[in-house]
Amino acid sequence: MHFTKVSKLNGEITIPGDKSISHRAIMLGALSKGTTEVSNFLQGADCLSTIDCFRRMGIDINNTANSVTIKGKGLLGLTKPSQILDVGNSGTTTRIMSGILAAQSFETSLTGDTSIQKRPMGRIIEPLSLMGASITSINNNGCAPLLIRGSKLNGIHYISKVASAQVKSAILLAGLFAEGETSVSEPSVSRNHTEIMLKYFGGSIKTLGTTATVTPNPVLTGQKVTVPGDISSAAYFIVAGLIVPNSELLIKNVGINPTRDGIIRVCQQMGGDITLLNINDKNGEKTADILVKSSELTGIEIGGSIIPTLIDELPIISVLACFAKGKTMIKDAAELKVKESNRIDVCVNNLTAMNANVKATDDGMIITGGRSLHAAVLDSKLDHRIAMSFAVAGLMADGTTTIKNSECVNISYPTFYSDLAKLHA
Ligand SMILES: O=C(O)C1=C[C@@H](OP(=O)(O)O)[C@@H](O)[C@H](O)C1
Ligand SMILES: C=C(OP(=O)(O)O)C(=O)O
Repeated sequence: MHFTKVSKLNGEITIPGDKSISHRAIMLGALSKGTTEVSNFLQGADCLSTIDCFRRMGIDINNTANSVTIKGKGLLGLTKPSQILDVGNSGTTTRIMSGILAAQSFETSLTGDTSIQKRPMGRIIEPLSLMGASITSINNNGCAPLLIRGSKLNGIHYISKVASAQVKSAILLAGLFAEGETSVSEPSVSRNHTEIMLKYFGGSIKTLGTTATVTPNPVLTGQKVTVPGDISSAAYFIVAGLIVPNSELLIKNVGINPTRDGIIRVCQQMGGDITLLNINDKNGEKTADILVKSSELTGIEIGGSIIPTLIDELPIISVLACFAKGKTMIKDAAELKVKESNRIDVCVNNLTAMNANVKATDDGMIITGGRSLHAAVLDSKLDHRIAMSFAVAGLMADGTTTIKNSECVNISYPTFYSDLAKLHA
């Protein structure tokens, strides 16, 4: 794909459904009794991988354009898949589903694409093994493919070294099947969609500070779920609206759960003109329309407990920082190295190729704003967040920016390029 400088962005956009919430709706729908109807489900490749895995375990899932119906079979209703489960590019599917598989009375193997086969799974293998499951990394490297031998689990109190909703959710979902309560404490609070949705489906779960505790053996009942727009997808438009001069964008129906809203807080702290309108609630998840206007920005330090609330937005925040006065320091974000790509290295290399002043650190980046960006030929490294972040950078660079392997936006936002183009038509 090619991108050139634009003079302004204007208009309204409705963001597709949240990826994290869409995954969880399939999983909890499958484990519930009765029918779950999901509207505004994200039709991205990652969520389609989750659907495919649960269909292979005997769950009837009907996916029409904007609504997904899941005929749940209750906590003990899954059946052994006849083949290895393919999670595609989805870390969320791999880790959270492993928590469910760890408790089944059958053995499962799962694998995914080359990126998934490099992502660390020790972080779920360790706690699920402590609960009594047997999980083997088939190539003995701590990554997928995984062989999961389910068994009777015991509840644990686990202190996680990383603030990761995937780790937390894997353990909590395994805890549904365990003997006794299961709790997870994390260094700071990660996204809490599993906790919110589990409660909505009838589960018993409590949160106290950074610890979530689940009671086993609930009767979960199918529900109607309306998925809010994904704030991680909205982030590209929030940033584009702030940095492209003369812009005004209304980004509609976005999930603003406080465990996900770090991008809004950071943009406002940098001086961004952002207004939340029409604040609402969708099955326990807060939503709003976001009005963004071009703004003069100042660099800030971003670190500590805000990091898990904007982890997937750090690539686009690195682009934003190029247009802020002074220095922006991103720290405590070493997790970026183990996403679909090493997002610290890829952002620093791409921004440097565009003439930005940026330096990688062990756990983040330091970006000094003020230099104008030049077009470059960039590779997404098959990472959707990188492709979308540098498409936005391309709107502010002199010349024509080319993004190779740009089709990977399909993972989380299949209509991204056409939605972006509408705003500068
Ligand atoms: O639970 C989830 O839905 C997700 C959690 C985050 O990963 P970690 O749990 O590894 O931080 C995030 O990066 C990912 O895109 C989705
Ligand atoms: C890291 C991401 O997803 P996952 O871990 O599910 O692959 C992402 O969407 O940026």
